[in-house]
Amino acid sequence: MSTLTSSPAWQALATHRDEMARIHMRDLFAKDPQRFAKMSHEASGVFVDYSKHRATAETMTLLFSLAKQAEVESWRDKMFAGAKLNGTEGRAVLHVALRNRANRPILVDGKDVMPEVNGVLAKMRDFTERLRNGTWKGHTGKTITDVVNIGIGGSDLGPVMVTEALRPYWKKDMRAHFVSNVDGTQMAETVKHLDPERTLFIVASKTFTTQETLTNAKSARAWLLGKPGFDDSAVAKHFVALSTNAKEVAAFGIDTKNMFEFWDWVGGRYSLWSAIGLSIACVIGMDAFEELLAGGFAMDEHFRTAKLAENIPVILAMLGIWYANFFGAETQAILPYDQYMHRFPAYFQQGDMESNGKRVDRSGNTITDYTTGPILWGEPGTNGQHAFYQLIHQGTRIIPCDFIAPIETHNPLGKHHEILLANFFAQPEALMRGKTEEEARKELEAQKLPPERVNELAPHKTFPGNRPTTSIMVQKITPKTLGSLIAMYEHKIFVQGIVWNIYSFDQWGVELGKQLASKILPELDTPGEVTSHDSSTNGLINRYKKLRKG
Ligand SMILES: O=P(O)(O)OC[C@H]1O[C@H](O)[C@H](O)[C@@H](O)[C@@H]1O
Repeated sequence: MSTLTSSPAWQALATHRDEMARIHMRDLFAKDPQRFAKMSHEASGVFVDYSKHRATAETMTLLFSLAKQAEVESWRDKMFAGAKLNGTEGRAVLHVALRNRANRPILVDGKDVMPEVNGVLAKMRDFTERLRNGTWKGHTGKTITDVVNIGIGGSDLGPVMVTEALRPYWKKDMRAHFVSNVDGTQMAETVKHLDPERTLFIVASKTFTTQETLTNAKSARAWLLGKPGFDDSAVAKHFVALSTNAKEVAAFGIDTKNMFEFWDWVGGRYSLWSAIGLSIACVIGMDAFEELLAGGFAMDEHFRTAKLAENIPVILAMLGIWYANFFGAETQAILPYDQYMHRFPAYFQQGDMESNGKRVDRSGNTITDYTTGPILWGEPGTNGQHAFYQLIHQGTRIIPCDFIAPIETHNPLGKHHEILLANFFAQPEALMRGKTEEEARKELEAQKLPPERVNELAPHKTFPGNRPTTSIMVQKITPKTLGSLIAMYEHKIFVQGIVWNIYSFDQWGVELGKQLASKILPELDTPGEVTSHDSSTNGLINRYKKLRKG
């Protein structure tokens, strides 16, 4: 048994779980009319209702004891103080410094990082203002109307998600595009409709060594220079870089004065707040970008100062642990009831799964008796209802779901928003209440069906209910509320990683595939059959070599 699972707090939860497994949420609601009031909190514009969970006050107390036992508060304080919590890479974890709007000094190796953070923000402001007011011109003197962010993983998903979520804030005549996949289709389809004279490429890569990004950046440069009258001198007007690696940026041929810096203490999947957010700032402007930072900062302040029992990221984290580790839940769904938020679940797939998809603890032991990071997934709400909600309602698995909705829409259109919100309210209610066999039977009888048909159909029309959901509401999806929502989930991931005793800020699991791909690439060009792999890999490569054209 691991130290974690044999610990008093864990054991207490395991015992309590048996009791809770017999309790239905319907009864918890029936017993306590104050349940909603007691089990909901608001922080920095984010309202969270966690009353539709298989949890009582005792459950929460036990979960908070586990958080205390894991010393979540002191780890949190260490993160904010710039300690090197990323043990395997020997780095601090300081995305909070990027949105530290109070400018409190944060020291890494004895040096305050805030002057540099503010310096890059000022440089981003200067650049985006010139781009947006037309002072920054392309090689032929035309203004820029389209920015193409070339990056992958953390250098893509955050900017994609935020620019999509904040589309109502885009400047007219300024558009953002994203190319991440090394599949040439994405680049080809993106540039097809663009005018090189009015296009700016933003090459975003923390390391500036990522194969996909460099391949795409080279193709973008070739596309640009393919325009008559364009030569190497055009690159300076049409390419900028976002990176921690000035040497590689220069080696690529981008002048480092066109480079926006960030630092090794910013994890890729936590980097949208840094220079990696430049494409966001290009379309929404630097004021709105700073509002996003302010939203993140407000949630940071809540997370940093609220006591555990009122701390929203902590509550969400501990409820996640409750289901993952005590009820065998394998996945967690995020279901935004807002079309602009359609990439939010995809963004947190990297955020959560790359952070907490670990099987070795901080002491190097293989974890064998508890699960870590959940499989995270989701789609915008009502689309999901007509696709996969069946399994959430009646499948054999337990899938905790986060429902997210704005009170106000950016696009008031007839009754659309009310219909959307009626669904947002109904689904968690249905998942909580369910429908008993008796209720199903009554409905069938009311339809005057013959008794054998009623007997046959009733089990299929029964909903067990008791399925956990969190309902999250904001006034409107604005830069500020979006910033708060993102930071809320970031801190949830942090808390879970601490309790699971894993390193949440490295990602060694992505390396092996990369290594093997770089070994295979030259083999594709060598004549003759490949024999150096297992029979399956050899067979697939050889089939490709035999059947490819040209
Ligand atoms: O920003 P880059 O250095 O190009 O890295 C891009 C991405 O690739 C890596 O493989 C990691 O899995 C990600 O965490 C990272 O965000």
